[in-house]
Amino acid sequence: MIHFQNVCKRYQGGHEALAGVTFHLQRGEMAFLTGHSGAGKSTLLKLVMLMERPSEGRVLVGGQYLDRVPARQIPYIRRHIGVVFQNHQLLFDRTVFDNVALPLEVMGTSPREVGRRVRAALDKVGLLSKERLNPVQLSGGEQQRVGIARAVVNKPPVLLADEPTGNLDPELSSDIMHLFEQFNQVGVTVLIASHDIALIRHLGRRVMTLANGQLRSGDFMPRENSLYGI
Ligand SMILES: Nc1ncnc2c1ncn2[C@@H]1O[C@H](COP(=O)(O)OP(=O)(O)OP(=O)(O)O)[C@@H](O)[C@H]1O
Repeated sequence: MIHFQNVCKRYQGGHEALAGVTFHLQRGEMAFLTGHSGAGKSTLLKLVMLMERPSEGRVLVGGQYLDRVPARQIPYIRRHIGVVFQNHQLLFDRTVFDNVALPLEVMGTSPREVGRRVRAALDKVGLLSKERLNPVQLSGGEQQRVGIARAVVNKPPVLLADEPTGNLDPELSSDIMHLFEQFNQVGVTVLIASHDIALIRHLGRRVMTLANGQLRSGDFMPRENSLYGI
């Protein structure tokens, strides 16, 4: 579903954020991306969502080479990729409902369908009763759930998250990861960048580690019954 072929990314000024990165995330897989601050995690995710382009190498998402996507088609490609950010980027002058409805409104979905889909997404994240509130009236964990509902409201086959639990305590972090697992269980391909090694180990999924822009060999599953070894 997500295929990186020898990808390098140099930013203006020459800094090499990614160097020779190759991996394949299968359709329906859930994996974590970890590594030190500045290792290149956000850069890798930005290449998947076409916020950046590789300097070398190729990125393939859902069978499509992204270098073949012209700029005008980027919004259509992005509809297939839900994104969750650490600071959730909610609009604080709109209700929870309106925040989650945004991606559908951009697509011109009918109001009736918007209502149906937004409520289904809020139900999945346990916030159906709070649709009329403003995000400022919610806790940090609830705000992050609104961000997740917005990311999944148009049922994307791929869900990316950049430090989605960065501001949350361990119990809330675990709840949020559990939500991602639930989306994965219904077939969504999930890739999560996170520093939270303890939580990642507990979840027992594939872990890819970046160090200075390079993917360390020995991509591993942390559980004892791992196919990958450690
Ligand atoms: N737009 C940019 N222009 C120049 N350099 C950048 C840009 N974005 C990121 N970098 C640099 O690329 C490197 C990788 O950054 P990136 O944000 O991908 O790392 P990260 O692993 O996500 O870090 P963190 O965990 O701190 O968020 C860093 O050295 C960063 O300073």
